[in-house]
Amino acid sequence: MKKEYIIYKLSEEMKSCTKIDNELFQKYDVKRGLRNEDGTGVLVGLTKIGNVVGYERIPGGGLQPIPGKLFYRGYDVEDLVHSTIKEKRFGFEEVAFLLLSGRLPDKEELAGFLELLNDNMPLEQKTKMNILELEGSDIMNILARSVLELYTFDPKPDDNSRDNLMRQSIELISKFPTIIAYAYNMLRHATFGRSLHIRHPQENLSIAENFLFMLKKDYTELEARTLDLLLVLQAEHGGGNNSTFTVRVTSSTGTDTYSAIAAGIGSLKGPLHGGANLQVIDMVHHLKEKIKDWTNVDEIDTYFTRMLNKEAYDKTGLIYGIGHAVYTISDPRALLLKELARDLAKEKGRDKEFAFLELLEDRAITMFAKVKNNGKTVSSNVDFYSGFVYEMIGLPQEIYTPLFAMARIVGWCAHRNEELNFDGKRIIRPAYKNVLDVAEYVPLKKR
Ligand SMILES: CC(=O)SCCNC(=O)CCNC(=O)[C@H](O)C(C)(C)COP(=O)(O)OP(=O)(O)OC[C@H]1O[C@@H](n2cnc3c(N)ncnc32)[C@H](O)[C@@H]1OP(=O)(O)O
Ligand SMILES: O=C([O-])CC(=O)C(=O)O
Repeated sequence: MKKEYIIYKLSEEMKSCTKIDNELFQKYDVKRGLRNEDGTGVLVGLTKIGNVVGYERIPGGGLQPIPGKLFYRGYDVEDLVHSTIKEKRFGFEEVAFLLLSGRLPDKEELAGFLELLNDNMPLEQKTKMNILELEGSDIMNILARSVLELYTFDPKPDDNSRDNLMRQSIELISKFPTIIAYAYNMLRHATFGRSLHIRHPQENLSIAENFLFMLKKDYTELEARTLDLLLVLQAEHGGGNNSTFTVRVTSSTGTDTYSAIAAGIGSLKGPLHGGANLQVIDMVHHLKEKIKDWTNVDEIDTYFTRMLNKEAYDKTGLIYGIGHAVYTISDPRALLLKELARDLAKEKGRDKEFAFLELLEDRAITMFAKVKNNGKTVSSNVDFYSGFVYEMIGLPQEIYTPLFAMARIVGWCAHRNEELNFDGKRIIRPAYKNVLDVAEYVPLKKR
């Protein structure tokens, strides 16, 4: 049999063997997507790291949508962001210290921590050379492969003692920017025929500055501060987001740090999670072409209706950058990013595009309510404005999702460390109900 035919035949069988009647989920009270009947997440753990708030429970039953709130170790992220802006300093390193240790550093501790991060930014010569040799154009994939390779050069890769976990966390937070910058520069060289620059990280620079230096050498103060804020906003999102939960699930087996983090990277890459920042950019480029008049509400509404009905764009029925598993009225990160996007757009003369995006956001929410009519309150999420902000500070699309990973590595490490260190820890092992009858085995010669 021809290879293609075998694949075709097996794929035809897959159609029937993956089919599971929807009624069975209700019959066996299955929490699809680990969600309760009302859409809230099934409670599977306790954490002291992050708190994502999007609704209140009404006494006697039901949910009350409320404006979203996000807390890192008990501190409101809005306060962290606004104080960083007010004090005109970089905030990501402080947030990393906070998330890893549970408390805010004093001046001296922060300076020492910055130095430690800086010291760990360079890569082993071998890792560096391997990044240059890795084929492929997807930097999330290259990042995952490079993380797995770090295992090889770690003298104690499988040691899950507390000190070793903290050492590995700091090394990963430091090395992600270097890996991503080098991987992009190699991609630029191999795919776009540009000169290859591998710059060593510099001392006394923040992670955002060092990343921009390694990526493109010259950068403005505004670009570095904007990137820093994005890193702060994406550093952590509780234990239930898919990539962090993936890290916690894999960590609960006692596996090594690199395996758990590579799994998290794989999860974040998905278009419904961190990969949505790329989908939004692609969708907006599509809409810029399809919508003749960027101010015409009827034209936008008609197009969104077609998208929600799976008739237009990628025909998935989704509007990317909208909706969230927890947030209802608003995602606080999206609100902060929108402020940032508005200011940047003014400065860069891109107000018309910002106005279009703002109108798309408004109409997407309105049309979602009209077309889906499912009583669900949705808002824009962190991915709606992040791509536009990256674009305005001159960052290439290939690194949008890797930049999310560069921030979220902090949350992943904090959660892995918590998962491996709380007293009541247990391997995560839920159940699947089998819904297929027993079959009698037929020997090969009788089939
Ligand atoms: C960093 C992040 O991960 S933020 C999220 C980034 N992802 C995106 O922006 C992708 C678009 N959004 C989505 O796909 C979803 O809103 C998710 C994955 C974020 C959350 O999914 P869920 O929690 O399952 O959403 P929810 O329970 O609100 O879904 C209810 C219904 O609304 C639909 N829905 C939710 N969001 C959207 C959307 N953006 N466009 C169209 N339909 C949507 C769901 O498909 C579901 O419909 P169904 O009952 O007909 O299947
Ligand atoms: O919480 C979620 O499901 C997704 C999300 O916004 C994140 O991980 O930042």
